[in-house]
Amino acid sequence: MTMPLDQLEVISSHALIRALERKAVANIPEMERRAAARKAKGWAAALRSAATKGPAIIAELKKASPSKGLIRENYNPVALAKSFEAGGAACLSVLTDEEFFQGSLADLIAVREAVNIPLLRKDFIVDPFQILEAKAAGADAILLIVATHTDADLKELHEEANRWGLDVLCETHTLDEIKRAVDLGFHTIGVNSRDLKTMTVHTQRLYEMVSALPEQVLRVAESGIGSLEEVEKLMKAGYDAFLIGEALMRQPEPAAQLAVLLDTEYASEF
Ligand SMILES: O=C(O)c1ccccc1NCC(=O)[C@H](O)[C@H](O)COP(=O)(O)O
Repeated sequence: MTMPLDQLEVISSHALIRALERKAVANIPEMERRAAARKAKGWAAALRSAATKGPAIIAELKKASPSKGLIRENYNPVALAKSFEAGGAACLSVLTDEEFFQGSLADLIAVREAVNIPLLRKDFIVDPFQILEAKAAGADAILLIVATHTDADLKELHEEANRWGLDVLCETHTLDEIKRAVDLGFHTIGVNSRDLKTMTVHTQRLYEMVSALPEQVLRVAESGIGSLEEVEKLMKAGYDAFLIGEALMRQPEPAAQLAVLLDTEYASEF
């Protein structure tokens, strides 16, 4: 499959169209009632706490991706979520984009009912309505990708997330984006090593960029991480947490691979 020049632009514009379609038929007062009725769990706090004991892993539920197509045929988000929780993941990331990642909001709702650990709604957030959706569906955090937004948009979406008590993982790809994220006051900043034009992962970028993240920020390394050795090297370099999808999803027993990355015993329960 040939990739368009900037895949992020394509995905984000589809995300906006779909969000506006859902918003047009949504019962907003009812969603606001549901969103207000639940208290978000501390997603960033769970990562900080896990990071004092070992690698803080955000296990990502990812059925497919634009760069790899179908990653996991036998995709049961609830069973995966339960096994990751039992296996020591600090938090989960649940893909809700339907068109490019074959995820859904229904997955997020089902996972919320099945586990207690905090959940990130992993999607391309381009409209405040998606933040309300995230809270109402059971998320504790949302992703904001700096490359997709102006500073004014980021500020507005950050405030909307705060209004609903949600944490934000602010994702960057360049030193300039890190500066913008820091200046805008984000507390949890991810560095994604996946080049959004070529979709290639450049792990070296994680090492090159970590020193630009201030001490007080929770530093998250994202994409292409698959071995305990890499996790340990990234921890030494200064990262607090690790967002890992494909390396888990490709395994017949994803929780066994999580145990490898956490350097713990694997006890199969599911
Ligand atoms: O994964 C993709 O192909 C992708 C393409 C375009 C935009 C975003 C994409 N991935 C989102 C992510 O950030 C990853 O799912 C996450 O960092 C986990 O990465 P991995 O461990 O490599 O699955």
